Amino acid sequence: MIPRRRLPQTGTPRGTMIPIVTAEQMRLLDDQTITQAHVPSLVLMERAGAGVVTQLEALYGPMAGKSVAILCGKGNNGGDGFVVARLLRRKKARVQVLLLTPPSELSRDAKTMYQRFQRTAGQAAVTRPVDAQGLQQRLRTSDLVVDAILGTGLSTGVTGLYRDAIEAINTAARPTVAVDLPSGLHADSGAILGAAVRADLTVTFGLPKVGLYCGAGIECSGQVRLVDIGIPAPFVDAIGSRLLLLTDRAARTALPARRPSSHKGTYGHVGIIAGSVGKTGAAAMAALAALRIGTGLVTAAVPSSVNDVLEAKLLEAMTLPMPETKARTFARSGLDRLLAFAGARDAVAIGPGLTTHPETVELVQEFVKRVDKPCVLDADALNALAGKASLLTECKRPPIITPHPGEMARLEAEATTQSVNEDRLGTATRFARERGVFVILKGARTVIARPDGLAAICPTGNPGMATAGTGDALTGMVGGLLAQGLSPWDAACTATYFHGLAGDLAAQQFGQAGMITRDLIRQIPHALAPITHT
Ligand SMILES: NC(=O)C1=CN([C@@H]2O[C@H](COP(=O)(O)OP(=O)(O)OC[C@H]3O[C@@H](n4cnc5c(N)ncnc54)[C@H](O)[C@@H]3O)[C@@H](O)[C@H]2O)[C@@H](O)CC1
Ligand SMILES: [K+]
Repeated sequence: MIPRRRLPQTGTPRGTMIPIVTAEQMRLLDDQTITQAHVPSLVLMERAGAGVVTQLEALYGPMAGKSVAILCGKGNNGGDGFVVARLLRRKKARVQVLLLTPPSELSRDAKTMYQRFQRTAGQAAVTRPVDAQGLQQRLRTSDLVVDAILGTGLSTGVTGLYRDAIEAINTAARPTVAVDLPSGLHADSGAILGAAVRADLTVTFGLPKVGLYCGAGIECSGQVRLVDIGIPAPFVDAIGSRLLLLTDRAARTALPARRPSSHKGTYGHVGIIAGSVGKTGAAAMAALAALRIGTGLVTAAVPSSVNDVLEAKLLEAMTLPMPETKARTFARSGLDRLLAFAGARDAVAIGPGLTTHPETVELVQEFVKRVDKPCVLDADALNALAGKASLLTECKRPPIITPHPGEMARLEAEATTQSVNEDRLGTATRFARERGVFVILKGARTVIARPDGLAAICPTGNPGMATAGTGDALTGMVGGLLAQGLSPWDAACTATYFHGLAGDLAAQQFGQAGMITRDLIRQIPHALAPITHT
């Protein structure tokens, strides 16, 4: 369980999210803990190493009899590695330390931990590999590889034996656990400096580092687990990080309570504006997902000739036929009726399956300016604003937009999908600030940004969700939570978290390739159930 951190109250679930920090911020926190809270640095290192062992056992089971190769560099990251080595040996693992530097060059604390390990394990438990071949031989026969080569101290491109070691780890492709950070990954940018370890698990200390969630960090970090090494909360508060990690606790805290005396009206009525001929599924999935996140009433407004199809697809949700074009998409003439429809609902979700028919585009552009309800804009509603992001600043209330990188790029004339993906955090945060909207930038490690520049990263979700319709489900969930009275920030964060968790449960059940959006929607209730998911 990730420890709760005290943060300044902001009237949002921010109090239960975890600040994500840079290497510099983490160093400051470590220093303050050592010098002001009087926790010796060796105690911090011991806690870090013990945390790695706990996480190893949680993921890979008992360590007794397992052959574990631990690669140690010269800094404190290597020091953590020696602690892991000592503690694993105590658990009867067969431990081999591969020391990549002469012992005389170890940092002060790393040297102390090295000596402690050697005293108990003996000289033979430490090998000084000299070339890539020797390294590879060792790694091939290991059950587990622990990467304690470089952590937050990485400053330049990795070369020589360090690089050989990183490449050998990746070639061996054994279950690999990174200590604090995958070696070679820059803690702040997520850039690979020369070469970087591709880990299955990263056990990070104190607070999560930015680089684990952006750039190559998304591919290199694997599962990320956080170990509490006892950094006092007031020091964390003072850092004032503008980037947070969503947590299970924050998401659950934001969900509306179900009161005994409540009725369906208590849980809001969301209007979903979606669908066209050939795309009725988008409307149906958004409606179903809105119901599954607890919304009391859901009505889907759809082009009139597809209304019967939606009636057949949906049982619990209502439908409302709207004027349509010859192409069976929403017609411009339906604007007043759509505005009245929105006015009678608690929140509106618009976009899935609308098409980019010129009349429908015109309708959306007008609707977005005039609607005066909490609103989420997705898919073709965003495509209707392609290159016209300035229209968003004319909205009566700051909307939530849920672009994937392609849609994000289309909103801003000079952006491309590639440029968005290269700087997901920066893109989402800048756009939210400049246009005064809430952004859910979808993709691996979804980013949620708000108009004041605060951003959060979602830890749930998996590549199985790269399948048709998952975006429609997210839109329905966001709309449903808005209708239940959540603020845009809470609705965006909470929907994204449970959408990812439901996707993770669906992947557990059906596998990443085989899962489809309906499986995800069916898992929403299980994701919401108050049990601990790992
Ligand atoms: N007291 C603390 O500050 C704590 C630190 N901890 C660990 O300490 C790590 C940070 O330790 P350090 O600051 O010693 O840094 P690292 O252990 O990450 O490595 C730094 C050393 O590697 C060298 N180096 C940098 N880039 C290199 C490159 N490309 N090739 C070869 N050598 C390179 C540096 O000159 C330095 O000597 C954290 O990531 C964490 O694992 C933990 O033990 C928890 C407590
Ligand atoms: K490492």
